[in-house]
Amino acid sequence: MDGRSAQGDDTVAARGEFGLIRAVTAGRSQPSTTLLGPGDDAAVVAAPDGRVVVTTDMLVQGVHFRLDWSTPEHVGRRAVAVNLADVAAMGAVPTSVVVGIGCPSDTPAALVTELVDGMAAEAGRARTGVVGGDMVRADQIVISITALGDLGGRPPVTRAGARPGDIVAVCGRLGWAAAGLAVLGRGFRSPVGVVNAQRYPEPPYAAGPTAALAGATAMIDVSDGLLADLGHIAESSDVGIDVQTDRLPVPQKLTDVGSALGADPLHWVLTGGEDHALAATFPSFTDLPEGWIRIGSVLLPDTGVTVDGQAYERETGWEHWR
Ligand SMILES: Nc1ncnc2c1ncn2[C@@H]1O[C@H](COP(=O)(O)OP(=O)(O)OP(=O)(O)O)[C@@H](O)[C@H]1O
Ligand SMILES: Cc1ncc(C[n+]2csc(CCOP(=O)(O)O)c2C)c(N)n1
Ligand SMILES: [Mg+2]
Ligand SMILES: [Mg+2]
Ligand SMILES: [Mg+2]
Repeated sequence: MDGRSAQGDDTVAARGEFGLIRAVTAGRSQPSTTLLGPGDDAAVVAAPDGRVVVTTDMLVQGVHFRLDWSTPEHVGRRAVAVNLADVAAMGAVPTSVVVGIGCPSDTPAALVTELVDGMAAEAGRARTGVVGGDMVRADQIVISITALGDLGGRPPVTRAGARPGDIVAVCGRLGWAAAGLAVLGRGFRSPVGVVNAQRYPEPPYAAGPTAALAGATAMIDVSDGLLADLGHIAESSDVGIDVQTDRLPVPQKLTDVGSALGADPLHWVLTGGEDHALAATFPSFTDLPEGWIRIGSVLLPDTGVTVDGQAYERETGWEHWR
């Protein structure tokens, strides 16, 4: 196993599938919307306003995480966080999480229980919990999570509602995980601020519903990179978007790491994914909610996404298979 040797014979194979399920489900609390939790063919959860937001995202060992960079708890935490960020980006609050886990036979059972501890802890941070899942054998660790959410009676905030004249704003960190990836990729383990940001994001979950209440016209979580993800809003809404770099804070920490590694910190802020900040558009008269900062403007269609009025010449974000 990458970064981890089996402690004695306590592998997932020794526990067996059902022993492992007992181990990861025993004594876990359930979200208040759970009518029937783990243990049957499916969970039953309440859908308070009659509509359900549902989203799914996977993490694959070697592609999204390495166990010599992150602990199993970090990985579990991150796997849930990336999903809850998508729920928040619709303007919803999460109501439940379902977790699929694949791993090799010689995986220490403790690795799986720590992974699920991280998942449950992150779900708990967002006042929800794990209501079910699945565990299978795989050649490497694969995680597939589904999260459900509740809109609280509001319409969903889609990617398609931005209008020319709106303002563009973000809430949450940008560029930190990308800086951490550069640090880890060069074999370093500090500074811990950016390294931990790569290990697990801290998305501003509550800012999603707050933005919806404030009248956000479109919203997305920044998973692949600010410019790439604003590009999804621009395309879905048929608008242009300009980002003004004089409004985009480049934290001193990123400047320091950039200097040490010979990298441009603004590039991390503009194109780094995995921090799962929320980016949204609002009518121009909006008093932005606390924590949101204006970073640009929505323009007429056909300009795409520009930075200070110019096309961005480098990659705008992460793409699998590129
Ligand atoms: N295999 C698929 N079948 C149907 N829809 C899909 C499939 N893969 C992705 N999608 C849909 O495409 C849209 C964009 O997916 P994407 O994964 O890029 O969004 P995201 O989760 O916000 O981004 P990220 O994966 O970077 O976090 C989503 O609505 C998603 O449900
Ligand atoms: C070991 C390792 N190598 C590379 C990366 C970088 N990385 C992987 S996925 C992704 C974007 C979001 O993916 P998705 O679209 O699947 O949500 C990024 C920036 C990493 N985190 N770990
Ligand atoms: Mg996705
Ligand atoms: Mg998303
Ligand atoms: Mg996502």
